[in-house]
Amino acid sequence: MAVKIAPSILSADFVNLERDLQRIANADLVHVDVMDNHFVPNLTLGLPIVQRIVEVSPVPVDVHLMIEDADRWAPEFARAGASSVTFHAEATQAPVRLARELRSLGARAGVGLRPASPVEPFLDLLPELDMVLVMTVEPGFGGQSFIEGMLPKIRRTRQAIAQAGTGTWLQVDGGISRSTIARVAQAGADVFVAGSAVYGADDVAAEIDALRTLGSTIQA
Ligand SMILES: O=C(CO)[C@@H](O)[C@H](O)COP(=O)(O)O
Repeated sequence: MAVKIAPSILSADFVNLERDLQRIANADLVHVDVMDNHFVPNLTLGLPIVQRIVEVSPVPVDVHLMIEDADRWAPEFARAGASSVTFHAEATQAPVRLARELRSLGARAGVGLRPASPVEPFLDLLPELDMVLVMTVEPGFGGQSFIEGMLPKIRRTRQAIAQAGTGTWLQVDGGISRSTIARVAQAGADVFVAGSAVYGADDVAAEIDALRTLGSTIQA
């Protein structure tokens, strides 16, 4: 299974965003956290900035919507050119309709789960989903420590994906670093979001390669 590293620009320098996007040109995706101060107690950026990121990013743009009313807004991010759009299970009324709409707009459709949200209601929906995001911290802020208790949820999700044969990506987000990525990969994740570990490193590109190697070694 090929692992993917998706640096989160939440830890980038927003005044030098284009420079910080170029610094992660060896990543597989760039993870863009959209927060509305309602779904989470933080406010980041919105559609116009995502549109510009799509234009200048050297890698595909993976949008993570931590916003209410995902049914209304998620398709706009697909129209803006995001390669994947993840909405939260807790913020949609109609996940299947929304996932189908995102796919029809040419984006990969992802569903995100807060740490306390069970994955089980979504396992029968895997054929409708390109990605499941298991949050490994409470969403809202970078730099938090990894919640070890999420490992069983990651394992159950990987088993269900294997059983369904859908090839759905299994993304993890929060507290991913050199010291956690190996056991998260072992549990079955294949897309790793990392903010502070990547942008806090002296050599950002080398950190991305190191994380990819650590994740891949365990999966081989
Ligand atoms: O969505 C979020 C936080 O809600 C993340 O994408 C963070 O940006 C990850 O940061 P680190 O835990 O890797 O520092």
